[in-house]
Amino acid sequence: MVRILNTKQIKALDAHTIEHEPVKSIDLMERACRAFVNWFVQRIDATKKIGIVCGTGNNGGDGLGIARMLHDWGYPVKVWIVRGLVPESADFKTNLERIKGEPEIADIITESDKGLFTDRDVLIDAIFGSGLSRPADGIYAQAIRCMNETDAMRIAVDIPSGLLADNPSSGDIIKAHYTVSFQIPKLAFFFPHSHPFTGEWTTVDIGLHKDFIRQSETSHFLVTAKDITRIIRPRKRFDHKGTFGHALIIAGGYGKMGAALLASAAALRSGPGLLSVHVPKSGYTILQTALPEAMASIDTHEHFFTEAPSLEKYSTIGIGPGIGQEPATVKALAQVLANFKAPLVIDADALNILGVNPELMKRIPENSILTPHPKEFERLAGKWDNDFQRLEKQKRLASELKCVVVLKGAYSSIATPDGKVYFNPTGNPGMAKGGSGDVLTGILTGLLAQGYSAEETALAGVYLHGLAGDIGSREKGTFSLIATDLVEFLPQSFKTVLNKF
Ligand SMILES: NC(=O)C1=CN([C@@H]2O[C@H](COP(=O)(O)OP(=O)(O)OC[C@H]3O[C@@H](n4cnc5c(N)ncnc54)[C@H](OP(=O)(O)O)[C@@H]3O)[C@@H](O)[C@H]2O)[C@@H](O)CC1
Ligand SMILES: [K+]
Repeated sequence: MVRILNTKQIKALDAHTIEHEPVKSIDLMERACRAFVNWFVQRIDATKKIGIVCGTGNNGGDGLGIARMLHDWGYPVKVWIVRGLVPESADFKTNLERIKGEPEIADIITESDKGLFTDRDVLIDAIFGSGLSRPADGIYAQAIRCMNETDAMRIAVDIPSGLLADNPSSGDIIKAHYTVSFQIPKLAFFFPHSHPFTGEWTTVDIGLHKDFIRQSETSHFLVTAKDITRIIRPRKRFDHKGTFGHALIIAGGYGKMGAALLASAAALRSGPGLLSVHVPKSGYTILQTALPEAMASIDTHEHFFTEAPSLEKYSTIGIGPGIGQEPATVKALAQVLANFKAPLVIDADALNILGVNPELMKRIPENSILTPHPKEFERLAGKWDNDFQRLEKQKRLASELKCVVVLKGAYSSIATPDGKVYFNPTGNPGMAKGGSGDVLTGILTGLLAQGYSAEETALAGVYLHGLAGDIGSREKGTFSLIATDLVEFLPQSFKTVLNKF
C-alpha cells in the first residue's frame, strides 16, 4: 500500500528525515531536484528550450536547483522568478547563489509582464508547492495564466501551482501535462476535477524516512500489485469445487440479457466452485447456450426478475445488472435482502432501486459490496459540491451501512466500514463503456463466493478488472476495447497477479 499523507504530515516527514537521517535541508532539496531531473532527461530532448518559473519558497528553490542541473545537462534554460510577497526561503537563497551567471534569470515583478514564455518548448512550474495555503492571486495568478496560455508542454514540480493537495481549490491553477511529485502522492491527484491540472502524474523517490511514513496515521491508500498478490490465494492440490463456494448471479431482463452474460462469464473466470444464474424465462436459452458452465435458475416471469429462488445453498449473490426497476422487481429485491444473510454484491438497477427505496438500505447485510458509478452514487448519497465532499459522503455511506462502497471511475475508490479508502491504480478510459460494470460485478461475486472478505474482494476485484482492461487495451486499443474483452483478458490479469509470487 502506498500511504497518501496530507501536507502537514509531509512537512513533518520532511523535518523528520532532515533530523534523523540526518541530512541537511539543502541536500534533501538537491536530492529532490536530481530525482526530478532524472525523470525529465529520460523524456525531454536536450534541444528543447526550457523555461523554469519559480516562486520564492522551497518549491521555487527546487526550480532553481533543477535549472542549474538542466543547464549542466546542456539544455537551453531560462529562469523566471515571480517576485510577489512570499519571503525567500533559506534553501531558495542558497540555490540562487549556486547559479553563477548561467542560466539566465529574470524577475517577474509586475502584473503587466505578459507573453513572457512564448518562445519556450517546455515550461517547468515551480511557483508554489505543497506550501500553498490559499488561492493564488495578483502577480502569481498572472504568471500562472501566462504559462497556461502558451503552447508549451507544462511540467509541475511536486504539485501544479494553485492546486491544494487536501482541500478544494479555486482561482488560477497551472494546467500541467505532467506532474512529478516527491515520493508521496497527494490526495487531490485521485479526483476527476484535478486531472486537467495534474495531467499524468507520477511520484519519484527522494529517500524520505520510510519508517516515519509507515507510522503516519492515514485513512487513504493507493493499492499496489503486491497488495493484490498477497490477497489472492493460489489453489491447492486437494481443493475441490466445494471449497470455492456457490455463487448466484441475479441479472438480465428482456433486451438486457447481455448484462447477465457479462457478469456471469466474468464470475466463471474468477474461480468460484459453482455458478448459478437467475434470469427471466426469456433468458433461459440464451444463458444455457452462451455459458454451459453456468446453471440456470428461471424466474416465473417471461421478461424480468419477479421472484427470488430459494437462497440457502448460495455462498453469495451478485444482483443488479440489467434487472430493471419494475414494481415486481423491487419486491423481489426486498425479498432477497430479507432472506439472505451473507454479504452480497449490489450493482446497477439494484442500486437504483435502493436509491428510491431508502427503507431497503437498512436490510443490506453487513459487509456487502455496493458498486455505484457516480450517477448511481448520487442517487444513493445525494449531490456533492466538490470531490473532497464526495469522498466524505462515500466514507459515511460505507460506515452507516457497514458495507464496502466502491465508487467506479478513474482511480476507483473503495471505502470500507472502518473509514479507510483505497484508490485503485489500474484501468483506462477504454473501459468507460456499457458492460464494464457488469464484468466487475461478476468478478466480485466470484471472489466473494470463495470466502475472500468484502475488503479483500473489493481490492482484488477492482484491481484485476482494471488490469484486464489495461492488458486488453494494449491489444485492442482504448477505442475498440469492449466489455467482452475484459472477460477475455481476465485470465491474464489473474496470472499476472499470481506470477508475482
Ligand atoms: N516535502 C518534502 O519532503 C520536500 C519538499 N520540497 C519542496 O518544498 C515544497 C514546499 O515548500 P514550502 O513549504 O516552502 O512551500 P511553497 O509552496 O514553495 O511556498 C510556500 C510559501 O508561499 C506562501 N503562500 C502560500 N499560498 C500562497 C498564495 N496563494 N499566495 C501567496 N503566497 C502564498 C506561504 O505563505 P503562508 O501560507 O505561510 O502564509 C509560504 O510563504 C514542496 O512542494 C517541494 O517542492 C523539496 O525541496 C524537498 C523535500
Ligand atoms: K509547482
